[in-house]
Amino acid sequence: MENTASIHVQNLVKKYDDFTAVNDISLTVSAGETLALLGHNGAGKSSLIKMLLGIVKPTSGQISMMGNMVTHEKDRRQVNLGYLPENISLYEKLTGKEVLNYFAALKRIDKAKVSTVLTEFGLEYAQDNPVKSYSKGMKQRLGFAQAILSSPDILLLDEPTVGLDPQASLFMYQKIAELKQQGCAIIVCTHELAVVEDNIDRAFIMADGQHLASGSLSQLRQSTDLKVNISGTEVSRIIAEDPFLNALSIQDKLIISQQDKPKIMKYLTTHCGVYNFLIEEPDLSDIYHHCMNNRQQYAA
Ligand SMILES: Nc1ncnc2c1ncn2[C@@H]1O[C@H](COP(=O)(O)OP(=O)(O)OP(=O)(O)O)[C@@H](O)[C@H]1O
Repeated sequence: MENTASIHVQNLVKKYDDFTAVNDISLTVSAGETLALLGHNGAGKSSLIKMLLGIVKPTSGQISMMGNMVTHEKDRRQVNLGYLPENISLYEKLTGKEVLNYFAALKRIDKAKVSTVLTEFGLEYAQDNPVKSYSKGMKQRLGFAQAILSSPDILLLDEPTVGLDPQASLFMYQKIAELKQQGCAIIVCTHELAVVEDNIDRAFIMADGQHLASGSLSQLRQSTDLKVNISGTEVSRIIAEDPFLNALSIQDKLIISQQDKPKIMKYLTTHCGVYNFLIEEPDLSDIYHHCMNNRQQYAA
């Protein structure tokens, strides 16, 4: 399997006895790209992440990282990979600094990096306090700091912002953007669709272990062909007057397909002289629910 993507997964299957948790999944994530892994509870996301980490052995299929197959543990050890688990359990009695020093020693990273990262993550002031005295947000920052301590080429994040306030969540995604700039390939597993939407390059939606849809937001809009709404006072007036637009409207809104959007926009501006309108595109949440509600069609 020749592929230079940072993460390349091909026809991956995981069966737990007779139950197929991950069913023929193929995906790639390039350097400097962020992919959101989305799916319902039990869709198979964690199983997929655990196979990438080498915690769970695939039933079949292939995984390559940084251009090399990672079938064996020794191959995986060559990969500079960071991981933030969903419920990170840190050593509560240790101080924040001691926790990071521990991980630095484990990964053979210079201790000087620990001070830099503590400052970068705004934890310098609490570095000598035990982790048990940290708030949820501080613990999550520390967990994230641990994951990026080695300046990883690949970063796997499982629910990085769950339970965080909007500012703390923003901070996390700012850090993700910085890592992306540095060429890190990132997979974010999340249920927080509104939060993740503006912070990813592509989404990969799965259900019952299978791939449903994937791509950038614009590609997903095209492939699902969810309707676009166009409204505005002038649009409402024109709808009432124009039999062609009337045919596309529901009350005072034009409801059109993605494919028809350029044509209709041109018609509105050049033929009707309407420039003041509001376009409502389907968001990631609309696309996700559409795929889940029609999963038979998409999994086929
Ligand atoms: N060790 C295991 N043995 C048997 N079944 C398992 C095991 N681990 C996971 N499963 C099953 O595999 C399916 C996928 O689970 P997984 O944890 O990968 O889903 P998920 O998408 O991460 O879910 P969530 O969003 O709830 O974390 C579930 O039905 C789960 O019960």
